[in-house]
Amino acid sequence: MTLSDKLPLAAPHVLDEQQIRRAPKVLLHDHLDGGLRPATVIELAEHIGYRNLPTTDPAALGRWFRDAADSGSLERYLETFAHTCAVMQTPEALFRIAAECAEDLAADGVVYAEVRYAPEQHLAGGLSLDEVVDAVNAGFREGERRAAAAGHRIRVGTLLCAMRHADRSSEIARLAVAHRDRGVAGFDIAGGEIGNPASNHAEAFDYLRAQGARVTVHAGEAVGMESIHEAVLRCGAHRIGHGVRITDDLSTGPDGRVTLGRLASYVRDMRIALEVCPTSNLQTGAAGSYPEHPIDLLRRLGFRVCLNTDNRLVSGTTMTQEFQHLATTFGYGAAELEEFTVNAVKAAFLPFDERTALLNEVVLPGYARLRAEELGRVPAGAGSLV
Ligand SMILES: O=c1[nH]cnc2c1ncn2[C@H]1C[C@H](O)[C@@H](CO)O1
Ligand SMILES: [Zn+2]
Repeated sequence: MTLSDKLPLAAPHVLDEQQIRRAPKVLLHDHLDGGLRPATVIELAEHIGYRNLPTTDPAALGRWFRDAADSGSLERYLETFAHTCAVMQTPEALFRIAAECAEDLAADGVVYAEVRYAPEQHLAGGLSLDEVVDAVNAGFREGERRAAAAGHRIRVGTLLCAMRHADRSSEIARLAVAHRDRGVAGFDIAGGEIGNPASNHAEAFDYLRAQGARVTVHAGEAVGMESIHEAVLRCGAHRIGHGVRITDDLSTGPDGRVTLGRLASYVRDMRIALEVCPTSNLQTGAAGSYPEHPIDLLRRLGFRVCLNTDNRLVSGTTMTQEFQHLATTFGYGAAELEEFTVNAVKAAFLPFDERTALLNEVVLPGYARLRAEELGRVPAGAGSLV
């Protein structure tokens, strides 16, 4: 027994913002075109003569995105992306935005991220789909280098999105497979869920399955169980973007016991990760408030839940802030932040040996230290958590 084991344990204290920021976090659901720096949007708009921005003051623009997206409707939320996509049409702009994304995530303590975007939305300046992917990947490599020079370790992979309302999913699926060992970790389908079933893109999903590609699907955000059912059982999704409407398949008995229906059981049994994005869900109406958000229920029921930002600019958030909201609402501490992070590592579209190394070399040591800090055994900030 060591001396410290004999000391009475201090009551755990609430983690402060710095401690949460320093903890190694893993982010699987973040849109490149939803996370630009407001000042970058303004500079790039100026450069190309795009005159439709609602304001050219960076702080006001950041507020504008968050407020405009705070509509209770996914469709209205998605309208705000017209401004970001407008300034993402050249290799230079894509490179810069990806590099800044990696720097910003690293400064927020993210050690591994999968950042997604829809290549088909970046062709208006004459780029090919391959050129879009190459520019974004080069930007991420540069961002990783800059982050390392600033003392932050981060690795970023990408997910290529097809859009539900469009008809290029088979092309995007082929693009994702063609680039899979060169910076692309997998495929996603995004966009308005109502009236645009993922099964319209069956050919793309069949191809991805035949190629053994990794797939996530935005589902269970604006539409309920049928959308999740289709994503998992028709499209072969390994993860679900949002997925919070899986609660439609839960029932609570008079004694308070929660019973899982067949779909919810399948999702939990097969360890299909739910990429939960609480603030975005409040904006699009997928959840009413932080206390009413199902993330805590799903976590306690044993679903593989991870915590995400969705769109840092549009939702006015960061990984640190997402966790702070949950800490305030549900009393979460280091144990829950670690749980979400371990779940994210397990669900990451990385080879098994790389997931194991990320877990053992970065994540677990970081949280061992954070838990010690929480118990008051180690002064906050002593040594680096990342
Ligand atoms: O939460 C979302 N649900 C569905 N689609 C979304 C969400 N957030 C962003 N998108 C869309 C808008 C972007 O232009 C696109 C690709 O990143 O993905
Ligand atoms: Zn999303």
